[in-house]
Amino acid sequence: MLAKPILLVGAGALGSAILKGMRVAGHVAPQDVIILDLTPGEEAQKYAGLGARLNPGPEVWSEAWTVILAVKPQSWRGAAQILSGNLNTGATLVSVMAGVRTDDLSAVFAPLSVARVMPTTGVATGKGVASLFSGDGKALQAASDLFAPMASTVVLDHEGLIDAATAVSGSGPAYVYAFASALESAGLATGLTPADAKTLARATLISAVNLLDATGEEPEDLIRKVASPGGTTEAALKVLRKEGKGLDELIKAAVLAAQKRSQELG
Ligand SMILES: NC(=O)C1=CN([C@@H]2O[C@H](COP(=O)(O)OP(=O)(O)OC[C@H]3O[C@@H](n4cnc5c(N)ncnc54)[C@H](OP(=O)(O)O)[C@@H]3O)[C@@H](O)[C@H]2O)C=CC1
Ligand SMILES: O=C(O)[C@@H]1CCC=N1
Repeated sequence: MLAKPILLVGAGALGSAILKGMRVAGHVAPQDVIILDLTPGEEAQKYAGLGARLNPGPEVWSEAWTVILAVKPQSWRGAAQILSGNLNTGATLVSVMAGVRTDDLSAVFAPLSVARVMPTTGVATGKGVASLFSGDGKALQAASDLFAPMASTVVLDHEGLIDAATAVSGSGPAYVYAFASALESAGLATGLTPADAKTLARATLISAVNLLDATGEEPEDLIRKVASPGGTTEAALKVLRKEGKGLDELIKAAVLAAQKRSQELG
């Protein structure tokens, strides 16, 4: 059972996605949410209109049994200073920040139990992805109760793997959007109108992903079903999968760069 109320600290891009996801999944009522944000955006305001408490005084923060820390890794110590001494000592802290280690969080927030989660912004639709880690069973359960209704969850065996999950999954949606943007630009180069290039690039991406999901087939098998021998797809794949210089190498280099950055952020 998810312990409520929930205190969300930081309602930016990800915090807002989490708010939307809780609204879509319906497992947390707005009345059970307390939001702290320096410049609350549209979703935080909407939540306030639905009954959430927005930027109340410190006397309210200690009501929360689950605290989500969703500020930038660079600003968490400042946020912690403001929060410290005003939280319920029996609460669970769920950090969604890249890079910031459990030991550092515990050193500041003890005796709160700590879990780390690496979600995607896709939680906003109730269909995100979230990688979970905690050495504390109660905190891991809290993180799972919070995210499982709005994400496919993976429990990681050790904390170091959060950097890997961040590189593959947390940052991953941006790689997909970069591909969508590149396909649209390439469509313009073929002579399509901007409107048609946009529609065809997006709809093709979405329908291909739907098929991957619906069939459960391996990507390589699906590629074989598109690429006729001696056909157009094969011509494109020769460029896309050029030995030593193709998409596989590029994606691997990108993911390793993200993993390294995640390791540095702590
Ligand atoms: N965006 C993503 O896809 C993902 C992000 N993450 C992690 O989530 C965290 C947030 O990222 P993101 O949402 O993109 O960043 P944003 O900058 O969009 O959101 C952070 C929010 O926190 C607010 N904030 C800063 N300090 C405080 C404070 N002391 N008290 C209350 N609110 C505060 C900021 O306000 P202001 O703007 O006024 O400073 C801002 O609205 C990061 O740690 C990131 O690593 C993890 C997975 C995915
Ligand atoms: O770019 C970032 O640092 C954050 C973490 C994963 C996605 N966004």
